[in-house]
Amino acid sequence: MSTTSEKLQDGRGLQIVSPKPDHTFELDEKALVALLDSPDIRNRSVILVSVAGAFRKGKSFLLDFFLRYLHHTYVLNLKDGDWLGAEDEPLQGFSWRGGSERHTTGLLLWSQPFKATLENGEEVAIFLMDTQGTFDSQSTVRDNATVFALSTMISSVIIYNISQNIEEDDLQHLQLFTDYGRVALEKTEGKPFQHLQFLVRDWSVPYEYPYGAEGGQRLLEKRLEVNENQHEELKTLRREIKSFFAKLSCFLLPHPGMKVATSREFNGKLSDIDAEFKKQLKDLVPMLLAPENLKPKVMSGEMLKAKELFHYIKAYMEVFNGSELPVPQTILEATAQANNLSAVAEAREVYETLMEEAAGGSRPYLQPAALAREHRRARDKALHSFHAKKKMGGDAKSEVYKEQLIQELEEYFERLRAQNESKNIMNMIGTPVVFAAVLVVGFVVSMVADSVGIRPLRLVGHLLSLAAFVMLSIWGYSRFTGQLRDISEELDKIARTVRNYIIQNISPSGRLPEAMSTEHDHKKE
Ligand SMILES: Nc1nc2c(ncn2[C@@H]2O[C@H](COP(=O)(O)OP(=O)(O)OP(=O)(O)O)[C@@H](O)[C@H]2O)c(=O)[nH]1
Ligand SMILES: [Mg+2]
Repeated sequence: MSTTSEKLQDGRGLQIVSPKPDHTFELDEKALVALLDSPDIRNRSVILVSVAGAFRKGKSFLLDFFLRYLHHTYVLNLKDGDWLGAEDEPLQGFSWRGGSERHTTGLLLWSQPFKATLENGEEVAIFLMDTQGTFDSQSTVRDNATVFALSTMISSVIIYNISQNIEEDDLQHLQLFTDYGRVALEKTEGKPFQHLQFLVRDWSVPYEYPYGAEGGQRLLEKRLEVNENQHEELKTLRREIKSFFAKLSCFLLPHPGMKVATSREFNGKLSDIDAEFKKQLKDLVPMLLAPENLKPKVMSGEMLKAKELFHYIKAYMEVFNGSELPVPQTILEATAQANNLSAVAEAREVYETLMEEAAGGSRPYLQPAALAREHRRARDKALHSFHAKKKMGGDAKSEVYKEQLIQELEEYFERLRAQNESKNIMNMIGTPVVFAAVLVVGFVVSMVADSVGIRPLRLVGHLLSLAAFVMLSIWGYSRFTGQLRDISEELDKIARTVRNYIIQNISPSGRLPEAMSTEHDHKKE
């Protein structure tokens, strides 16, 4: 009779999602459709078990024992409990290896789903999924969050594979990644995800909490306990994790022995693995995969069929590869961003306060040069306030925020400048005064020319008066009716040009007459 491994060689880890160099992920739609839409699978309810967590912690290795159990139980239909295999058989299935460099990338589904019928008659297909380890040196936080979140979203059970203990950072990463999945899901009623199975590898204090599910459950309860004395941050973390999953459980697995962990020659054969590890595996695997323990994947209250799973994965991949999701950040990045944003807000306030004092809505008109001086002074003070505030993330990061601040201040200044201009009496009454003056001058010129008999000059005077009268009438019409606004703006420009010409060439001081300006005496200058 052939060994379990030989039978398993018919199947392989099918790469359905691959990371691309630009840190997006590519879905192999063809492979996925071929797997999920095959005639004997497509109408079965999905059981999808995946293992996720940090890289190099024995995820793929563990899944290969799952494969042995599934093959024994659902292909060979044996219920003798003797599924671990022969003592000298190499461990095969999902590719695993020793060493310190990452191995699995993207997401892989076992190419041969296992068919089973539940006690209630429900026909199911069991899928195993191997995932890219988090926190290798090539993946960004977003990559890690994408792999973890996508696995969580499509799995009926996600195994969170952690090493030695449940530490606070394990919980923080879990919160970050699953929250990313929750945001991607958008709307859900009740808890967004199904079953999270913590799996603590190399558990070394069985005298405190014994190996297995019961010790694990006690450890998990201890770690997720919320009490009054805890800091709000710790409480929120725990409440959120509990609110994300319909079921939380934990299993403590012992160290598999030094050959497994340190030998280059180790090929997975049982004889090299510690007895206690094998004993606990025999509890863990049926606990997740025995017929009576299988729970189909539920989406929007309905059991998910294999043919439908494809559409979910495709839709989720589009969300993760799109630009609508917030980009999950490292703690340093998030802190640096918060520091810089608050420094920008403070600096902006400094600027606004100073400029409101100088040229705010209730202040009189200020000459443009004086306003620009006020702007420079307030901007320098604001930038000084920005630099003085302590910020994490270094100069390169704060430079970006400084540029953003400067731009915001310039925009604010532009608004103030427009407001200031509207306060200039000359602007309000300048145009009719100029045209009326031109009309009068034209009239006087024509009178004088008439009396001394210079006919061409008389004509010029008349034309000047007539033109001024027409322009004044159009301008007045536009102002009262609100029509012909483009023309009235052009007339304002002409009047301004004439006014400036007079001020520069005819007025003895080259300045506006006092009565025409309300520039206030600027004491701070
Ligand atoms: N200490 C320890 N080592 C283990 C355990 N299980 C497997 N290993 C060893 O860990 C190494 C990595 O195993 P893999 O299954 O390839 O690890 P992985 O988590 O899939 O790694 P990546 O694919 O890189 O994310 C192998 O040398 C295994 O022999 C365990 O429970 N404890
Ligand atoms: Mg792996």
